[in-house]
Amino acid sequence: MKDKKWSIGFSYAWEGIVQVVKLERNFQIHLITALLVIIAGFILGLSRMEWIFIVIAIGIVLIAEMINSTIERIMDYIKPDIHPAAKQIKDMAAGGVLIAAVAAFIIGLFIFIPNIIALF
Ligand SMILES: Nc1ncnc2c1ncn2[C@@H]1O[C@H](COP(=O)(O)OP(=O)(O)OP(=O)(O)O)[C@@H](O)[C@H]1O
Repeated sequence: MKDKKWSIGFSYAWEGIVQVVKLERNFQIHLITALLVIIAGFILGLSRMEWIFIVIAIGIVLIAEMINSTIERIMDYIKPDIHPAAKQIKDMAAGGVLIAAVAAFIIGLFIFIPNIIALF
């Protein structure tokens, strides 16, 4: 019974991921970027520690984008009209994604630049 509840909860969570992939263009861009980074990581043969940082960086960006999309939807649902508070809330959520993306980019530079230099 507990297992069934767990699998139902998992299927709802999976449905949430499918929805965000289908509907949110920014999430699609982050996902494609993540796939390109993973492919580059395999080509360059990253170390175990480097993979750990890449997985954390990708996870943080995707989670931030998911939370941002959720907040946008909540705001559009409870406050569909133009309002300064709605703008502030959405801008703050978008700012969270920007921070995550910049941090992930910097991690990427630290990992990929030495690996690319090592090729020559
Ligand atoms: N109801 C609103 N009132 C005032 N400003 C809004 C409102 N809805 C959106 N905005 C402004 O438009 C911006 C984009 O909001 P929108 O809901 O269109 O998200 P989006 O196009 O998916 O962009 P992103 O995911 O990059 O934040 C918000 O960051 C905010 O500045």
